Amino acid sequence: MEYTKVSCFPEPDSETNREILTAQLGELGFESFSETDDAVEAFIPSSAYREELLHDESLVNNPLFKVRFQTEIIPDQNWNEVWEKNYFQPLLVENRCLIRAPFHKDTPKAEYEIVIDPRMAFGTGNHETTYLMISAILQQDLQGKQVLDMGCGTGILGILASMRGADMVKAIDIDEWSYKNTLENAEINNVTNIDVAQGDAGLLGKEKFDVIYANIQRNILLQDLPVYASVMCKDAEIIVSGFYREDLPAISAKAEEVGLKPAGYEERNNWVAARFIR
Ligand SMILES: C[S@@+](CC[C@H](N)C(=O)[O-])C[C@H]1O[C@@H](n2cnc3c(N)ncnc32)[C@H](O)[C@@H]1O
Repeated sequence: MEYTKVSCFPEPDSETNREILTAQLGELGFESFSETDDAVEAFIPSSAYREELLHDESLVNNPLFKVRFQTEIIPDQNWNEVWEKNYFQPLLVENRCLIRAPFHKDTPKAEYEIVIDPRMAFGTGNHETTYLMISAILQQDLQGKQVLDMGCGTGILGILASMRGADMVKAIDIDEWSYKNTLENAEINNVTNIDVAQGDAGLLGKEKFDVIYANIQRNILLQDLPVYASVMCKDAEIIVSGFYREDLPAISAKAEEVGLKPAGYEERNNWVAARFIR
């Protein structure tokens, strides 16, 4: 399928404005999104694209920001090539975990090798937060643990947890594309102990977990941390990411309010992954 890519440059550019913009573009029928330093890139099948979409009230009359657009046709034939060239380079984390796409050849050998067919779902290791989460997972002892990967995206974190000895992984994502992509990536990597579901914190309640990963975003974490904490066994740990350094006090305050103790954090380009223990 041929896609139209619309690069959207919000002014002022902030995480909140990007989130609002992405939500509004989603309402208008854009199917998937990626981010660059100065733009949100939104993709829509060319058959569904009309220029009027960019004149929609919600975009042009937004009180919080102005937005400038640049469109580009992405031809049908080579989504893999587009990803390969623009977004997804093989990545070696901590010299231990290689993340590559099926189309990457001649990659270095590593202790863990995860093959991810990203298909527009978030999580190839190239984003700071995924990188931070992977680094944290590489330091954990996961033998025999029950793991929850909340907001699984490509499933990369749950897949690594399984490779590192987790007994069982539950992976949940609100987005259908991510749900399907996690199933595919689990299969590609011969990981058979991941139970994947589409939904949100509303799916939780029955099972308890020893380890939770939630690389989502500030507002969802603030909203859902009480539920995550309620499904943690005693001494279980949760690693949260998807927010900036300046949001850490709010996240920590919410975590402590629901009975979690701070256990350190790592930072990369102002993005944070923070650990809490129950
Ligand atoms: C930043 S990505 C993280 C993907 C992957 N876990 C990683 O670390 O690379 C966040 C994911 O959370 C999902 N998500 C957003 N809101 C959610 C919610 N309320 N519950 C579950 N998943 C959610 C998104 O669809 C997206 O795939």
